[in-house]
Amino acid sequence: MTSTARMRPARPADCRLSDLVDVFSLVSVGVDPASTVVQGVSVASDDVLPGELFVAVPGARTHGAAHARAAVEAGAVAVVTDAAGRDVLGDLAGRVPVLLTDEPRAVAGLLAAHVLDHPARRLRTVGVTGTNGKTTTTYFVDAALRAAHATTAVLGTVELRIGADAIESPRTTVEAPVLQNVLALALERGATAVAMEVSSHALALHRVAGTVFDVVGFTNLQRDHLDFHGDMEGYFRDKARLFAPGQARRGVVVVDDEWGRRLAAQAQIPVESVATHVDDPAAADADWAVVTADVGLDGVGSSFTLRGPDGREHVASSPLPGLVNVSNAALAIVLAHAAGVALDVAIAAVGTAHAIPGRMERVIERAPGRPLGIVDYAHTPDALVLALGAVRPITPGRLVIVLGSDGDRDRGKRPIMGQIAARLADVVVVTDENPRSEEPSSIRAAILDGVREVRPGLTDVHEVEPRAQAVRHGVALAGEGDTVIVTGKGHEPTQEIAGVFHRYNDRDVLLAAQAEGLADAAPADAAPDRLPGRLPDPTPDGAGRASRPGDGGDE
Ligand SMILES: CC(=O)N[C@H]1[C@@H](OP(=O)(O)OP(=O)(O)OC[C@H]2O[C@@H](n3ccc(=O)[nH]c3=O)[C@H](O)[C@@H]2O)O[C@H](CO)[C@@H](O)[C@@H]1O[C@H](C)C(=O)N[C@@H](C)C(=O)N[C@H](CCC(=O)O)C(=O)O
Ligand SMILES: Nc1ncnc2c1ncn2[C@@H]1O[C@H](COP(=O)(O)OP(=O)(O)OP(=O)(O)O)[C@@H](O)[C@H]1O
Repeated sequence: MTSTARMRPARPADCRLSDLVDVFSLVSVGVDPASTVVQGVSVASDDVLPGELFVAVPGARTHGAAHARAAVEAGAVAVVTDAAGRDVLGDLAGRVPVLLTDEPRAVAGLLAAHVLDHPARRLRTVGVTGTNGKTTTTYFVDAALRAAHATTAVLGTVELRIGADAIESPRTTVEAPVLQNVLALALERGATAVAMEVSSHALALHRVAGTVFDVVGFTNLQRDHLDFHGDMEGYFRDKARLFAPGQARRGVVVVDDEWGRRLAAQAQIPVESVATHVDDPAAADADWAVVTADVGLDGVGSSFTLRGPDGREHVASSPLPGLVNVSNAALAIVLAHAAGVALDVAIAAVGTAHAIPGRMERVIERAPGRPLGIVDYAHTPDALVLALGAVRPITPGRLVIVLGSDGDRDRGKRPIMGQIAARLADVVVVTDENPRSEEPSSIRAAILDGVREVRPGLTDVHEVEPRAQAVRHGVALAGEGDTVIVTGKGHEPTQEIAGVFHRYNDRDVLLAAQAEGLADAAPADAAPDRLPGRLPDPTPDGAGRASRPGDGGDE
């Protein structure tokens, strides 16, 4: 099941519309709201259920008011919108109550929380924001919460999970009324604690309005989503909204970067700081600090020592490889502790947390004649550096990366991703990620521009599409001792091409490639630059064009 429609409490709410008018100072311009009862809230006409209130918000593509008629036909009993929306409603105000507010988007979550009797108040809630590490940290926090609560919920990019039941998540942080529905459903199912990811989009678009978190965490701020936030200052401002009294009671901030230090200094809620880089001067002033870290060479995890505010040192561990996961684990331990989990319980639970889909996920285990195959969600330059840095020490042979970059998103990072791949991996297979409305070949070309800056001759560089073929190609090029890391899509169940979502998952494709025995099909010593099927070289000296196996019919 992929729809959030079923993520609603079984017992519908029962709230008088006139209460909402009073509490939120709504201005009634349609049918008298006095006798209307509201059973839920929705901002999407195709998601609305009979008896619900439809909140018509102005959007980037359309005004929700243009879809209010469809919402009413689906059973919506009233409409909340703004003045611009009212102009679009036409004669609808003669059929149902219509209520005006200046900022319907800001009020949607508050309305839903009120209608559902504030589910977040009856749950222990932890929210995690930051450019990278939200998913990982949230799962680590969930592991710790599960050690102290019989039933928990975990909400984010990968899934919306309550206890053992999960559905695919449409986005990192769902729309405000959906979140309130999920929290109410979690309560109904006996959950007592929730860990969730809070994206910067969610903060800018009020998706967590109606939830005051018990504890919120910040991982880091790195270049991403500048298409939406404009610049790093705007991105930071949106993230910082989570650390405000109306949104959270207390915070835990990783102060490894300048943004974390600024956030810890300016937050208007009590904040505990965590320094996770050993020997970082910031550690001296931090409440919590990682003072030793041993990144195990087995590639499975790391152990570290966490110094607490009282000066005591605690031996802890991360079940995922790389220093970034020491950072995520340290943050998760402090978050869970701040949320009421005993420190030793949190440390033990985080250290044994299960694999997280698409996060440094070991899909093919290294074995005689077989490479290690990993799927990782790294899709920003910094994340890519860290992911490759974590994999290099556990790769006795060659490191093969299969990567692309998203369409309709930050274009500036494409050549940077190419440079990093060329610098830190031995073999680079450039392919498509989610091209969306863009021409896929132009995205690949931008990545290859970056690759070319590091490797002008494009040695061991391949351009392969479609993505599944690229993954197979990467596996075919790798042998015993090598590692194939497929980055960028992680757990994602689909690939978006020209507005169509195709079922696609890197893990499944990687497993299938291994099963198909493609590794055996390639000569054991097949160096990529010796594969047939290279395109004509564009440069006079014959350098600068990636090999394209698909075109050459060698596969
Ligand atoms: C910037 C952003 O998040 N936009 C999302 C938002 O767009 P919008 O509010 O501008 O909506 P719109 O399409 O103009 O429609 C306006 C209103 O009319 C409603 N409507 C529209 C059409 C219709 O038939 N019926 C209807 O009721 C919509 O539900 C909406 O309430 O609401 C739309 C409908 O739900 C989403 O499709 C759209 O997601 C866009 C496509 C998106 O990609 N969002 C991403 C960037 C996002 O939110 N990402 C973050 C994580 C990022 C990260 O950290 O990696 C996330 O939290 O997932
Ligand atoms: N603390 C961290 N600092 C930097 N990079 C990290 C960190 N944790 C994880 N990463 C890298 O970023 C990738 C994404 O990790 P994760 O999914 O946990 O982050 P996220 O914030 O949920 O990402 P998104 O918002 O894009 O879903 C990982 O695959 C890993 O390579």
